[in-house]
Amino acid sequence: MWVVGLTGGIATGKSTVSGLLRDKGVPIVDADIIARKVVEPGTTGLKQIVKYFGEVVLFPDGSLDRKKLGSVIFNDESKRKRLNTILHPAIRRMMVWEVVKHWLCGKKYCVLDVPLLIEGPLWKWVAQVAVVYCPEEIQLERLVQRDGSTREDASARLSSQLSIVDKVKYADVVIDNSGTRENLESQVTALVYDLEKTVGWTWMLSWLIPPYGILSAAWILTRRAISRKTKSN
Ligand SMILES: CC(C)(COP(=O)(O)OP(=O)(O)OC[C@H]1O[C@@H](n2cnc3c(N)ncnc32)[C@H](O)[C@@H]1O)[C@@H](O)C(=O)NCCC(=O)NCCS
Ligand SMILES: Nc1ncnc2c1ncn2[C@@H]1O[C@H](COP(=O)(O)OP(=O)(O)OP(=O)(O)O)[C@@H](O)[C@H]1O
Repeated sequence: MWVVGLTGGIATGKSTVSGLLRDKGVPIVDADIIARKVVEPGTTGLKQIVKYFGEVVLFPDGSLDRKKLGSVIFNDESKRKRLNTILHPAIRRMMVWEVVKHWLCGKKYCVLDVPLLIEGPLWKWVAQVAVVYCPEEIQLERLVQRDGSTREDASARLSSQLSIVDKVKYADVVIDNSGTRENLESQVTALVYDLEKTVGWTWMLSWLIPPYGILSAAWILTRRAISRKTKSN
């Protein structure tokens, strides 16, 4: 199973790219969707959030007031880290399970759409890292326009993540979303074409020469280990 990690900064266009990929039939595992599932009413995730943040982050019907929790964590680093500690292990477990399900369904590859791919450990385990980029000024503009938030709130969200310039340093593939949607779509089409080609060859070789499967897995892990070492220096 060839797993591509798709990431970017807030509002650089990850969801737009994963939507285009989904339209082209690419299997997607979306961390933002999973992050909503693990805080549905009755889940351990929601109980732990209430225990730490209090009932003020709940609506009267007992569901999570996301706006309220967001305004707390995007303005307080220690609280954000605490929320991450509560939710990320459950999100990762569910993501791995989704990948396994795609594999069991016979899919040769899938794309993990994970906003915090580089900030967490997952980027070390994917075969390829694709980063959706646009300059910070456009990022802010799109965020304010999409969420109707103030520039101040938008900046607070932006600074809660590694900067987009730093994320690009980890990329095997950069998708530049500074231009039009048409331009973005043609980059996504090229990405799918390359992906099909790479995966096709890997898949065929692993059947023709069984040790090839093991060798290519070893190659991915070694490459990741080398780039991990280079980037931490
Ligand atoms: C704080 C919450 C309730 C705010 O919800 P809201 O509906 O306003 O935003 P949404 O979930 O759509 O996230 C929008 C974007 O914010 C960014 N973001 C979300 N959580 C975080 C975080 N903990 N740290 C940094 N950036 C984050 C991501 O880029 C994400 O794509 C929510 O984001 C959340 O539960 N976050 C913790 C889980 C998490 O880390 N999710 C990111 C995917 S792993
Ligand atoms: N090329 C483009 N031109 C103009 N607007 C765009 C372009 N690409 C995306 N957008 C818009 O920018 C906003 C942010 O895009 P999107 O929601 O895909 O970002 P995201 O990276 O998934 O954000 P988040 O991290 O908050 O989930 C959306 O309103 C989207 O419609």
